[in-house]
Amino acid sequence: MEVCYQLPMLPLDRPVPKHVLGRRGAICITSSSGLFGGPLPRQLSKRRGAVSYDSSDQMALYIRMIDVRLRAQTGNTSEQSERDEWKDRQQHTNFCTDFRTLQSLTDTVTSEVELQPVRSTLSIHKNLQASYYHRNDTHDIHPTLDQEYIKQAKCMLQKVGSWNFDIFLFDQLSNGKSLVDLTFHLFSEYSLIKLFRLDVLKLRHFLVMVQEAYHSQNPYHNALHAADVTQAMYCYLQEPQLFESLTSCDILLGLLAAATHDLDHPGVNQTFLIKSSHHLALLYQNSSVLENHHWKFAVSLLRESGLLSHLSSADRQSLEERLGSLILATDISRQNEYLSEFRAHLDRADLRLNNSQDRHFILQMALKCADICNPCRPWHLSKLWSHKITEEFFSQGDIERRRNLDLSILCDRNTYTVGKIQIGFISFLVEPLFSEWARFSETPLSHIMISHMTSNKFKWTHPPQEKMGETTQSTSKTLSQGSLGS
Ligand SMILES: Nc1ncnc2c1ncn2[C@@H]1O[C@@H]2COP(=O)(O)O[C@H]2[C@H]1O
Repeated sequence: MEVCYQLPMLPLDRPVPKHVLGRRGAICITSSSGLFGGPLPRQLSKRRGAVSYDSSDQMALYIRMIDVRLRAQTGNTSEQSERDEWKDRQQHTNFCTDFRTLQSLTDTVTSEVELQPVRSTLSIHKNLQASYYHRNDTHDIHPTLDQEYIKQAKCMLQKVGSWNFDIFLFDQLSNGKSLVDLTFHLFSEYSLIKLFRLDVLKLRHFLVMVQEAYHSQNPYHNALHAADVTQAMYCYLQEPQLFESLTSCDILLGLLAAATHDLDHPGVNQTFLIKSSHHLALLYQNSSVLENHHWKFAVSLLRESGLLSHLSSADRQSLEERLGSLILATDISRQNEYLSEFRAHLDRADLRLNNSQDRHFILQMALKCADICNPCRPWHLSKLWSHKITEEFFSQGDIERRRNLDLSILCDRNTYTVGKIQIGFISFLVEPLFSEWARFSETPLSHIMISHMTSNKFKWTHPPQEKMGETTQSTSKTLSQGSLGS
């Protein structure tokens, strides 16, 4: 039974206060025994997240249960260890609230409840239906905590342009809805709602669908990564060269692409999809399989939400195509292609940002940087991402081992370590990209990113006790061949 406490009794003849109505869908009943000692009335006993407040259900007014979907905090054992690290980190944060208190309260809550699987791995295309309309959109931990969390989340958004922005903390404060809250905020910040005459309800519906289409059980490729990429993209859009030349349409596309660029990622890479004869590999003929899927999925959500339905079909089509071209650029196996073109432009100094094609190319490069910028974040954030991606690689390796498939590169937990993977990744993919970006955008932000990247690499290269062996060389060789993620 997941009951934790009761709301104060409310007189039945008065309208339900707004703060209670706002919690529609937050009530979870998973057992047939009730709060009141006896069994719950039948109409309430099986309605997980669906208790309504009309007069026939008045009893619901007296019940408040904790929503178990504290997604940033539930999960598997690795998330458990991350939570320990998280707590550790809280002690060093200079954030203005004593978040440790909130943290310990929510930990108590999660330990009492049963963990709910959200969606199984490789469940591409599933669960896209009506449930989105009835999701719990509120912060359901405690009325007072709700307010504290919301206040702190709002406070954090004032610094959304900071490269030190802690997306993990923001995700906790927004109850696992960082992608929705952050993207909505950025749309407002740029007045995109007004400029494109967007319906705010459709926008919110679209963003909730986007958030939900990410697999929360993936250690790395989940909505939090998308939120992180969106925040990084915002930082790049704010860079003087881009800010002065980008149109509202470029900005709209940049943010949309960042938020949707890994939609419905199954937590395994393209190589796995090909060797396991996944239908998407067949559909996209083994070429940018995941990126094509992310794009098409994004288009389907745009259409389902009707967010752009008021635009002409030509405009809609052009937006969808440009969105595709941005998302496809994130295919890491094509990194060298993009990088060579970027380098050539910089050598010739011929990028003209009043030209729409050049602006689009720069948006592609910005999204590519945002996608793999985690080694350029401050160490405490970067390290968390490194552990997350390694966990995802290794779980893919475990699946391959169980299925007697050849182990994909970097996915063998008996051969690689987090540090070795990071050194190779930074040396062969991140450094080359960010050094070109810094040539294009010689700003304090570029300087900060390169400086974090250098010091993070140094930390991985000089771990307190780890001996660096031959594996490092083989990792480096693999990464230099651009085989990551493909
Ligand atoms: N910190 C990291 N360490 C190693 N690989 C990474 C890291 N961050 C991102 N990647 C890889 O970069 C790839 C970018 O494209 P994908 O999201 O398909 O898959 C991503 C991972 O394979």
